[in-house]
Amino acid sequence: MSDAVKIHPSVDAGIAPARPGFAGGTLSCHCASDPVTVEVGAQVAHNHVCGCTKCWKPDGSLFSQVAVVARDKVKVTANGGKLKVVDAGATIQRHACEVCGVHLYGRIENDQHAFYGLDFVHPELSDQPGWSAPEFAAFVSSIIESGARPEQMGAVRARLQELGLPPYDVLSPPLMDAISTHVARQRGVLKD
Ligand SMILES: N[C@@H](CCC(=O)N[C@@H](CSCO)C(=O)NCC(=O)O)C(=O)O
Ligand SMILES: [Zn+2]
Ligand SMILES: [Zn+2]
Repeated sequence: MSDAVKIHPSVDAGIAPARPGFAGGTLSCHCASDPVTVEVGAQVAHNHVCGCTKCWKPDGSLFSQVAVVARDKVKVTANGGKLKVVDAGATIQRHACEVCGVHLYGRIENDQHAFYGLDFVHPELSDQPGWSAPEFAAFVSSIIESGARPEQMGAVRARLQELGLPPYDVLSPPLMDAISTHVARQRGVLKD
């Protein structure tokens, strides 16, 4: 077996490409009975692996894999009674199955936020192939907050580079620019 640093099961053995025309699928939690299911009615965008402590990670994984989709394309289709918001005070309200702990979707309720209108979802919860591929790694330094050793970080960043996932300690430059553009418009600094 390769001794490469394990990042996330959906990237460790090579990243599957998106399928042209792919228009969504069904996410299911990990419960063996009465799983919560969520229908995502569109392709996702900005797929990335995230090292933060707040995003749901599969057991033993250093990173989560998370992407965004318009909130009106996200519908709970079964067993929604098992969903609970993990932290109602967080910017992203993550709706998790209270039995297995999997996060089905994360929603931004603050309509002033740059990403309002987008939900965060984990494409790995679907068995349909064709989702947009992960493009970068976010909140890489944050894995230390979940127990990764600081001296491991060089190897982690090198592996991410090797996989074609440029590592950032917050979000990618285009997403950071989008956030600051939104703030500058709200403040009247940018007028167009
Ligand atoms: N070091 C912290 C970072 C947590 C954090 O800010 N996470 C980001 C990214 S989540 C998806 O990319 C975020 O936007 N959080 C808003 C929220 O969670 O509500 C840690 O690791 O906990
Ligand atoms: Zn569950
Ligand atoms: Zn995260």
